[in-house]
Amino acid sequence: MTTEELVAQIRLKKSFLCIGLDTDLEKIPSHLLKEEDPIFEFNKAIIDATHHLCVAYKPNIAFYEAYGIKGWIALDKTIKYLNTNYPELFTIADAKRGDIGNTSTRYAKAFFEDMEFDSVTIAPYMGKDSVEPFLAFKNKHTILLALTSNKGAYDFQIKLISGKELYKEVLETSITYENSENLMYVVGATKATFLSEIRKIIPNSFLLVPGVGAQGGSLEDVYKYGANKQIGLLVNSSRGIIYASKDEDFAQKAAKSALQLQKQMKKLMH
Ligand SMILES: O=c1ccn([C@@H]2O[C@H](COP(=O)(O)O)[C@@H](O)[C@H]2O)c(=O)[nH]1
Repeated sequence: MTTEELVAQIRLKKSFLCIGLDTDLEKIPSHLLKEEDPIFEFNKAIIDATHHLCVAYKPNIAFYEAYGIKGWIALDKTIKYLNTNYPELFTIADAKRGDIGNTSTRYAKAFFEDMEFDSVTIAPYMGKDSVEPFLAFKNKHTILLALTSNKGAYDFQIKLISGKELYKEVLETSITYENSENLMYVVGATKATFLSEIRKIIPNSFLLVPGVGAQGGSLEDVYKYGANKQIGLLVNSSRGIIYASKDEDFAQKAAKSALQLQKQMKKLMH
């Protein structure tokens, strides 16, 4: 998907919501456990109930890897279901990969070619040759971890390296990479006040912003400090939406929770 198509969806739906498919067998409604593939059935019901309210879905790969081959099959069915039935939606493999170039190319092929995700999250720590193999894919997006939502972000990302915060170094260096127009960045909603500084370095890039809902980040602050002319934001909520209910009405309750966020987004976009 191109960035222009993503922006068009945001304007059309008046939403910059990304729904996180962090599907956990211990949290999904018990009546689904009798299904042959409970993870996929859960995802399918959530997607069918919420697709009109969001512009992106983000399965976190850890939740699928945790179930071995069954998890990978459920993930594969989920991405195929999305690409077949809702091709207008942006898809994010939240995998946080990155390795020596040779290996990064294999990761890129897995997520972009085999599974046909639109984007994948990447850790920047191994540098240029670990990131550029992902950037080589046309109309695919590499979402680099810049300033994450967790407390541990303060261990390294905010630390001064030769007088500059490490996350700023990540941003400034990454924009010099080949095909850097294919970069997006992760910035946690819990770090919303940093967004004005971040926008000085990457005014036009899209940001994936997790951390509203369960982690307590403020949607209003994210928009105030982070929105640009194209909106430029994908705000993610996972647990706050998909686990709104454990009962038979889980999908409707998820839609209700997604609608609340979409309404707030619509208001902010005006
Ligand atoms: O900085 C980061 C990067 C990724 N995540 C992921 O986003 C979701 C958040 O889930 P919630 O339930 O809405 O808290 C999850 O998959 C994280 O691994 C993040 O939270 N922060």
